[in-house]
Amino acid sequence: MRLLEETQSEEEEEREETMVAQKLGGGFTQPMTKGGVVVGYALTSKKIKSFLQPKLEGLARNKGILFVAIDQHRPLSDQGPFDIVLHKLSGKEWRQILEDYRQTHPEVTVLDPPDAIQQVYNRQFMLQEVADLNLSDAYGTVGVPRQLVIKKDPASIPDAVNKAGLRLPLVAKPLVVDGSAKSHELSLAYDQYSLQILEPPLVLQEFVNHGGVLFKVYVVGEAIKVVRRFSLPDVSKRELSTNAGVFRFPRVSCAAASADDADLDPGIAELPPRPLLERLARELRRRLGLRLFNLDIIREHGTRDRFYVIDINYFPGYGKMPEYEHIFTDFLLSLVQSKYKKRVGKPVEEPLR
Ligand SMILES: O=P(O)(O)O[C@@H]1[C@@H](OP(=O)(O)O)[C@H](OP(=O)(O)O)[C@H](O)[C@H](OP(=O)(O)O)[C@H]1OP(=O)(O)O
Ligand SMILES: Nc1ncnc2c1ncn2[C@@H]1O[C@H](COP(=O)(O)OP(=O)(O)O)[C@@H](O)[C@H]1O
Ligand SMILES: [Mg+2]
Ligand SMILES: [Mg+2]
Repeated sequence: MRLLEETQSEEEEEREETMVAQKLGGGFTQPMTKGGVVVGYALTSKKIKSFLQPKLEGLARNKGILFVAIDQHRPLSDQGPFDIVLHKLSGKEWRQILEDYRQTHPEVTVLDPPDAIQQVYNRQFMLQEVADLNLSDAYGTVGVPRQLVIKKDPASIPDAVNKAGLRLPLVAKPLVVDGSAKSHELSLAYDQYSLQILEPPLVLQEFVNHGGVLFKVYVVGEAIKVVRRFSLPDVSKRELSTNAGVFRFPRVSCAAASADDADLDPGIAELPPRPLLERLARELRRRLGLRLFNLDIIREHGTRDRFYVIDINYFPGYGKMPEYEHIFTDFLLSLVQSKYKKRVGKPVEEPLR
């Protein structure tokens, strides 16, 4: 039995939604709670609008997945029961609530574990796993730009930059990523003295010329999807020697317009090799303990295969990822499937948290 084809009538849909068995990709029938897979979500209204689009909810319903809003102010145990909890809300208290819920409800998959997410909310630690990975193979190398953390005294910046031997220009990024607009207010500095006007805590990162194009690699469990976006233009040696000061720059890469159809130099626009990205995503998924994230990756201009990861985002704007509704619903089903396999004693590749 193939459950819930997209073309079936509403009547059939309703009837099947109340069934207690669902056949999943692996070819076995899996008992489920009445009503299918229940996914509780705790998201901001902005996120609900961009992520829970009608096309996602519609396809999910057809596949037996039901999204249910979580009330942050009521005990989680009184809500649901959920098979999966999706969340992206800030606050220490909320983190604790989720952590407690994970302990008391090991049968529920909480995406992702709050502790694991914390690492990518701090730019001092965000790229650490990429650096430790030291990925280099026949397809290319993947590193991170050199960076320096300034916790307090802005007057110490010129000296600290000199001592660390960082090369200008530098990108100044707020240390903590907390979902606020301020945490995305970045600046480009042509000289280290001007950086004294910025407010720590921040990270100073070497700017890497990359031809004005970046790649966003969206990860949803084992699936990855890569898109091109516009980025900051290169800074020439001449510009560097004639310019001074720090310049705020807008969120270029967040623009809805993708660079996919633009007439670009193929050496700049060519997507990074798929096997390299697959390996990078697989390793990061494991090392970070996250299943929902994306990375901003750039190719050093003038090279074919030297890449830098500059940003990692937890539960990014999946609504902008092509075919996200198919990828996401398949992923949700695969979670329930592997949990069932685990229950009946079959080995699973990755332990579920
Ligand atoms: O809102 P969107 O769709 O632009 O998504 C934002 C992401 O855009 P992207 O998918 O990478 O293009 C965005 O990615 P960038 O940091 O801009 O690369 C962040 O993940 C942002 O979350 P937060 O403000 O850091 O908590 C994301 O914001 P939230 O939707 O999580 O609020
Ligand atoms: N080290 C870098 N070299 C070149 N460009 C960078 C670098 N860091 C950031 N950028 C540019 O700035 C943008 C925003 O930086 P990012 O670290 O992704 O912050 P955010 O979390 O706000 O997206 C990037 O998408 C890219 O265009
Ligand atoms: Mg970014
Ligand atoms: Mg980011």
